[in-house]
Amino acid sequence: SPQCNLAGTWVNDLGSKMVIGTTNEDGQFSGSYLTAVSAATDAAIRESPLHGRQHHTNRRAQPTFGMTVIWSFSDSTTVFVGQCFVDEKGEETLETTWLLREEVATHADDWKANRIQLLTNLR
Ligand SMILES: O=C(CCCC[C@@H]1SC[C@@H]2NC(=O)N[C@@H]21)NCCc1cc([N+](=O)[O-])ccc1O
Repeated sequence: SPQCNLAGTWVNDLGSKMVIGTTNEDGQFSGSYLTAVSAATDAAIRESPLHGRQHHTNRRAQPTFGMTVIWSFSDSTTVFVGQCFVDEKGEETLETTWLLREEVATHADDWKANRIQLLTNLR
């Protein structure tokens, strides 16, 4: 069965673009994320670094993974957890759930620090 490899370029329905390099023998990968959208009203959107880890495709055909994006233009961080799917034509799709936390001024403001989005398709 064709292995589902995270390396390459991915786009999602928001128009964001993610570029991932080769995965090493531990399943670690890195790349960059150019989001098409942001809730940080004042900042100009810039490419942001990402680092993640997947189950290795030499053991799993459709591996799960996790990855972190440290936004370069906003005091916030997004973590994605997802799985890579391959259809009968070899088309690959990443289904992910993400959680975004923005830095807030005080602990009392912690209630508004999280944003969560269930399932978005990154391809
Ligand atoms: O926007 C970001 C970073 C980009 C997140 C893009 C997401 S990641 C999942 C989804 N998929 C995708 O492609 N793009 C989106 N941080 C805003 C934090 C923030 C919010 C407020 N506020 O809400 O008031 C104020 C000041 C702030 O710094």
